[in-house]
Amino acid sequence: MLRFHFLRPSLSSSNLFNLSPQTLTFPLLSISRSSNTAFRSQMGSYTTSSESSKLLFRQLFEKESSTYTYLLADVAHPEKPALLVDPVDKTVERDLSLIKELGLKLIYAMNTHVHADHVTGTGLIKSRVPGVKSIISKSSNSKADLLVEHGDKIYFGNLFLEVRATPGHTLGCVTYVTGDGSNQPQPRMAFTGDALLIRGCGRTDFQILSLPKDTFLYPAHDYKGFTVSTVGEEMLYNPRLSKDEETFKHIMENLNLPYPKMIDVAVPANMVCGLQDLTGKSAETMSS
Ligand SMILES: N[C@@H](CCC(=O)N[C@@H](CSS)C(=O)NCC(=O)O)C(=O)O
Repeated sequence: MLRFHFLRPSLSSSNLFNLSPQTLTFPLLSISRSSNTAFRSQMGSYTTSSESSKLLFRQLFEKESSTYTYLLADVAHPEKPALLVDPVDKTVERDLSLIKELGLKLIYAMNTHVHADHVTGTGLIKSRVPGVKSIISKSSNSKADLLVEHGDKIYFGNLFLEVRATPGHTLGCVTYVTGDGSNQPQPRMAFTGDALLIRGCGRTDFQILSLPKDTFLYPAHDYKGFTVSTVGEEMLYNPRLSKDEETFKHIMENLNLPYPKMIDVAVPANMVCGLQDLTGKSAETMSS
């Protein structure tokens, strides 16, 4: 039986702006490397200190919008449950073929936010793979099967992602962070959407930087060929986030980014998973 559940703390996304970085700091577990299950991704090495979970991880790219889609699965679980973060409509067939080849069971297609530069693949995936649930944040005011909030946990097998509200780029932006625990990947991994890009950002409230310094950062886009960074690296070298607040504001107010080419098509489509609601049901809110 696959399980998903929330541990929903009293924290709500509306009061997150008042939190100090300390409030959101998560201690790094000390682990014995010698007894760990080790597995290697394309970019880094992750370990768990138990045999009960094992992460399969793939970073996938859509070149027209320079979007990264992430595939994660627990391959120690008999059903190999998997999820996709930020799938793009144009690459759905590629992603589903890979999932089939790897023998995974896709259970979630989720977005970090309502994208403005591409149409999400979540609706298309739901039409292709029965049983897949779409996920987006409640604060995005969009439709999906499951609407998540800050502090929620999304389980796939014995692994899980925590939901962190990281508004700024859009009001409903969330970052999905791998769990904290001996059977969860170490170092942790954060899927930041457009809140935090490598050496850039799509506007952020800085909360991501309160994660442990060795947390891997996986953004929704990269326009220069970077694939991954870490919290520590961005704190040192991100030309925007390493500055004081006033300088940061000045930089962001003067970016003069061009109007995203697809925004007028993408935003309305992405408010409904990229397709009209396939089940005819309106979005349900997961409850604890
Ligand atoms: N030219 C692209 C859009 C590029 C862009 O504006 N990217 C966004 C994230 S996707 S909406 C962004 O915030 N970039 C920040 C940065 O510093 O680049 C298009 O037309 O689609």
